[in-house]
Amino acid sequence: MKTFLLLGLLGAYCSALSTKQQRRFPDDFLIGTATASYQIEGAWNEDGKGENIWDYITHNNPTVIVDESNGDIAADSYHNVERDVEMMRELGLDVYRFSLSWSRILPSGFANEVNEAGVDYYNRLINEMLKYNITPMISLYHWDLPQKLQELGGFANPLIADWFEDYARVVFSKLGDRVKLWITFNEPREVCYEGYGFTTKAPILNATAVGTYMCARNLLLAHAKAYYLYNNEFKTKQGGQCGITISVNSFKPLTDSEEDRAATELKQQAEWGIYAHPIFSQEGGFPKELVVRVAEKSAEHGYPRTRLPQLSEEERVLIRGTADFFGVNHYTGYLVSATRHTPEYSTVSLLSDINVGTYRPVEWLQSAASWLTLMPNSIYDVLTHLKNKYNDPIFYVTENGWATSPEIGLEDDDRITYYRAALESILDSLDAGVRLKGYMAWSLMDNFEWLAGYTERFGLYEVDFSDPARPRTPRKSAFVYKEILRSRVIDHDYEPDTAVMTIDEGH
Ligand SMILES: C[C@H]1O[C@@H](Oc2ccc([N+](=O)[O-])cc2)[C@H](O)[C@@H](O)[C@H]1O
Repeated sequence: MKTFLLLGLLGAYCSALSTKQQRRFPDDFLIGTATASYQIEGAWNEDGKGENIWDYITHNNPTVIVDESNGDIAADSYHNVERDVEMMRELGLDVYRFSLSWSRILPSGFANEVNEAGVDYYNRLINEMLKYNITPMISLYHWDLPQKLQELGGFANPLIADWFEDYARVVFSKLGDRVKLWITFNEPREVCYEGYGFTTKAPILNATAVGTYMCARNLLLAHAKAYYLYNNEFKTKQGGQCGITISVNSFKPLTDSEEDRAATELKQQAEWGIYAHPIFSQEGGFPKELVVRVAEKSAEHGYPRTRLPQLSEEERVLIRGTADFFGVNHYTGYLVSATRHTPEYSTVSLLSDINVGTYRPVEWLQSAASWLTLMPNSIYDVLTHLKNKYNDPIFYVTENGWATSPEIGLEDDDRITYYRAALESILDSLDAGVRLKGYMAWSLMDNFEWLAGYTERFGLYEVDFSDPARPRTPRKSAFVYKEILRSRVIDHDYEPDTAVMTIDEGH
């Protein structure tokens, strides 16, 4: 009797497993890859392009980059339009997300002078993609602010909202006839906290106590202006959609205690709620607990007013609801504790304001980037959490990926493990009713990984940065990703023949 029961259970388990293996991505679900201008384009001063904040930092302060490298040439995508699109065709991509270099289009940042050669590069890329039915998704801003605008304060200057609107108008007018998926900003947290409150992204202001919050307010207003511009002047004619991409890590309480749960909520508010809540919640505005906490901490440190600038009633209403979709960049997650944290912070910052600890169990697979581990089913956690919190918006996962060291070369088995797990989690999210329309792997090819330079590789294609031609070679993960795109299922037993990469019929 016992044996029968066991066999029955085993049978049910196997059939559940095989059903799971056969789950398909819907035909209209867009699967693709993502890149960003400064990380791949190179041609930093060619054809009229202006200087941006990464050009400035890497040229004037090279030691902040681990290998003292820069994006002057990067993957040289500016000179490789056809090869880049050929790789998209080899993989069979539905969608390719890339960003525009603001200073390639408007060299000074201001819209009085348009650099047509820069616009032409993007025209050539878009037209080549469309020839092969690859949908472009464009981020207007992925961290490379024109240096001239930085010299005027960048995102600390409230006028950034007007400058960004002017830039967006040029872009929508020039490219909007063919591009239907727009993202205003990539990852406000990394722009504002890392760039204005810390030292890990340009412009490295380290204006810890107040910079992050000033930037957050101005960036949200810039986003809202660009959204209304598209809605009011372009949407009817061009028929596209405009959203924003926020980096959302999964945060789970370390224990079931009330304190750890409260710490987790506060950590979420500080990391991504500060950007998501004003746009996606019904009430709008900054998250309430965070507002209270920053006010308390400001008073504690002798500031006569809170360091989180208030949104006026008019601004709260203006920003609320300004996204047709929620772009989620998701890579990893943490366990959060209220008590087990670094006891003293040397400066006042967003981190000391919230004062919580984060942990990762050693069992989680570690990548070549210290911040990136594989937290099981974290995409599902994040998407279902956001769905419930923000009234079921439409989502795209606009980035998700894995770092290997350069020495790994083409045999990137951990990347395959990561992508298979992530894509199972995506299918779980679709099964749970998340209105998720697409998924983009970071990245199509190796590129300049900000302060890590070329020491961390994220590409499905390896780029040889020692060769002036920057040849691209598919990694094993590229073959696996191609098979998932072709079959629309995840076969965990699939072993690719990596001898030759071909372009399949239809691409
Ligand atoms: C590797 C890519 O990283 C993206 O940025 C972040 C930022 C923060 C996290 N995080 O887990 O906290 C993950 C990824 C970035 O958008 C892209 O350009 C790449 O560098």
